Amino acid sequence: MTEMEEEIQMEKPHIYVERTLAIIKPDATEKEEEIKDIVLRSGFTILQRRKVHLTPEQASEFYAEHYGKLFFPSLIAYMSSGPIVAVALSKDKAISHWRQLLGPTSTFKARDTNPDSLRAIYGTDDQRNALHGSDSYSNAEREIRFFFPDSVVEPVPVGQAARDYLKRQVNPTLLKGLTELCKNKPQDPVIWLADWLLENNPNKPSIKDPIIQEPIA
Ligand SMILES: Nc1ncnc2c1ncn2[C@@H]1O[C@H](COP(=O)(O)OP(=O)(O)OP(=O)(O)O)[C@@H](O)[C@H]1O
Repeated sequence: MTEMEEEIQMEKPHIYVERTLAIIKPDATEKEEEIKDIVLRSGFTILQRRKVHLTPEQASEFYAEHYGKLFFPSLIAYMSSGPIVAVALSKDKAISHWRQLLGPTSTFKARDTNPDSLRAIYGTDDQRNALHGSDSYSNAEREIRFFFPDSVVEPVPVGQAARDYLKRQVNPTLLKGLTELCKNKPQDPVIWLADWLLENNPNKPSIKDPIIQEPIA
């Protein structure tokens, strides 16, 4: 085997499929089939689809980050004005690819600068821009759960591994310590807890043959 062949053999497969949430907003739901064709032709897989009519409260919860902005009330009125279609999409780099396909937030700007983008084609104005796309990994996760609460969104492995580790190695002892802390209510709870943990550390090395002190003659 040549050196190069060896290198190719050793390379680990890197398959990472990202998920994102797309929404067909009330002004574009009648174009769902057309939009779906473009989505599939662009290499996305449709994992889940759901048609819902949000109440103003649900729309407010979904767009909570915009609470307080001037356009918030009209955004909520728009998003709860009729049924929407929520779709969980997957693809390599799905989040950025979908946002790219959407184009700028404003339909007018999209028509000027990205005339082939979905918002340029299906949007109506600055606000009624036909489609939504998650803007980050954490928002994608939150938004997919919002519409598909039963779906399992794979957690970041590090996060899960960390949670498993804490559950196994730390939580049982910490819980006991916190219970004792509440019973005792010491003046400096942090120092008290630190001392308690040191004293009750289950991994504390045990002394096999304790030294017996000879009484001083
Ligand atoms: N200046 C504005 N005037 C009116 N509506 C706006 C304005 N800015 C944003 N919106 C509305 O609020 C939505 C959320 O705004 P955001 O800034 O998150 O844009 P976006 O991330 O491109 O859109 P989305 O979150 O819907 O994918 C927009 O899609 C649009 O409908």
